[in-house]
Amino acid sequence: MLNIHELSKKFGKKKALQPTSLSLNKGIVGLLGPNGAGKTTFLRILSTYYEADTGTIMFNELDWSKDLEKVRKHIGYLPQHIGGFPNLTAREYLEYLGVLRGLDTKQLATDIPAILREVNLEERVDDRIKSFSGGMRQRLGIAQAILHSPDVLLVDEPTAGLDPEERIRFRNLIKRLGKERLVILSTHITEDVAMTCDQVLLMKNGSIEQYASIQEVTHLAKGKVWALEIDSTTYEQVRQNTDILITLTSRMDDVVDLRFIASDSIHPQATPVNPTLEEGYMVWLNKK
Ligand SMILES: Nc1ncnc2c1ncn2[C@@H]1O[C@H](COP(=O)(O)OP(=O)(O)OP(=O)(O)O)[C@@H](O)[C@H]1O
Repeated sequence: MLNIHELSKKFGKKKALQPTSLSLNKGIVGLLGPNGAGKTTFLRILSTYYEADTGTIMFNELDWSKDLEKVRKHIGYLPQHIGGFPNLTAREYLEYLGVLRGLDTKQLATDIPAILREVNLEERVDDRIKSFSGGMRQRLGIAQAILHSPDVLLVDEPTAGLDPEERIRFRNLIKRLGKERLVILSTHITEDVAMTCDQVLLMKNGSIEQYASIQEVTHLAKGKVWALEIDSTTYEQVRQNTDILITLTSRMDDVVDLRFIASDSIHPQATPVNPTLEEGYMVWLNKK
């Protein structure tokens, strides 16, 4: 169990992480927030890359302020942008990082092919990284993050820039990895969370709120989401209404289907519909 108590960090006057306390168990936790919310800062503190200004982090008996070297053995981290080494092969890259982390070289020789199999790169083991697609690089990034079998895996914005097929493949990989450990998946894409996560941390302006399930976030928009079919002239009028937030439109000839968030129906033909995670998140983001 990961226990975080009153953790905070500032950059100058900017409070990148407001005092945060939470407990997380095994499973996949989505860390969902807009750009600049503080997600990377939070993950970097957990990864030991940054030191927090205040607060404590404990994983079972391990204490971030006392046992840094031991903590690092239990943490795997895939940063938002992983560095170069385009001329190394997948195997050489993992060998190199494994040696740097003090792993046993004989053990690495058996573990590396198994890990590359786990991330579906077994056929590319001796190919140079420069020949890899974006999705393959991200999967190799996961391979390096799990090289030392960590109990906690931190993954920062992994699906940005991936094509739809790679995105699905990546999500499936994360789902598998989350069966045995705690995975914290930072993203601003609600679909990543909807498809993979058990729990959700919503983050904005450095503050984190913990939700025990996707349904809890979805519930935030209950009774506030409406569907409406109108002609395009009426749509142009509805679009000007600043009391509503349009979440989806589709247009066929002169007919516009839309979904919107509003505290009441605003149009006699609007019907209430069940919200999505995205709509729950939108309601939360727009909360004063
Ligand atoms: N090293 C730093 N020095 C100064 N300010 C920083 C530093 N790192 C982050 N910040 C600021 O802290 C805030 C949170 O940034 P952070 O990168 O953690 O957010 P994020 O949610 O990960 O955003 P993104 O999705 O754009 O990466 C931002 O206002 C950012 O400008």
